[in-house]
Amino acid sequence: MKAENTTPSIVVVYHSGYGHTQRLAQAVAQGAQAALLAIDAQGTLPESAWMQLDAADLIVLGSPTYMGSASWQFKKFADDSSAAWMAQKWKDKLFAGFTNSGSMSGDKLSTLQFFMTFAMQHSGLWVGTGMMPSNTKAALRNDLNYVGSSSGAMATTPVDAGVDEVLEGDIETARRFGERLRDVAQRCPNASPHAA
Ligand SMILES: Cc1cc2nc3c(=O)[nH]c(=O)nc-3n(C[C@H](O)[C@H](O)[C@H](O)COP(=O)(O)O)c2cc1C
Repeated sequence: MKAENTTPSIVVVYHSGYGHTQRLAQAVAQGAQAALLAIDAQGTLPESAWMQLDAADLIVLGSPTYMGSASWQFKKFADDSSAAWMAQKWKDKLFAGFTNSGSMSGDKLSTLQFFMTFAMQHSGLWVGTGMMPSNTKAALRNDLNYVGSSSGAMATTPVDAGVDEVLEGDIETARRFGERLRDVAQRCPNASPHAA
């Protein structure tokens, strides 16, 4: 059992095919003061990353939305986590997620719902954005949570945008989401008695 007021261990495990989702992963990690664990193009993680996942208090899941769900590389990671599932190693950890796609909807919610099911299979506790949407007539595209998601952070990046053109408002939304996750993890220090 962890003592209260210890620094929470937070990891962001993500895949990004072309670098756009990586920018968001970096923003979440900055806000949460988290370690970044990149799933590679073959859908694999180094052994050290699996150890960091086992030790984490909060696991943030990230993937672009491809064909209405997470990328196959992220799904391979999810399937590979069945060993941790079998032993319920991640039970009662906090979980959260984010995704990015080309269209404003783009079926991003399907990706976040897959992440939530994944977290529930691991007997985790889901944390949403806790952020109001910017949805008035006066709202501008770079306002916070303009995409308007409560389940997890969403970003919309035009398909012809370069990596440097991910929208600042979406990056700031991701960073603030990370800050919220850190705050929640600090207030739930004993959520995961299994963490190292
Ligand atoms: C194979 C593939 C499938 C995609 N499917 C969707 C989709 O279902 N919905 C959508 O809005 N955008 C879709 N896109 C666009 C990507 O989500 C978008 O370009 C995203 O920024 C890519 O992130 P990444 O650079 O991290 O890979 C797809 C792109 C690819 C390459």
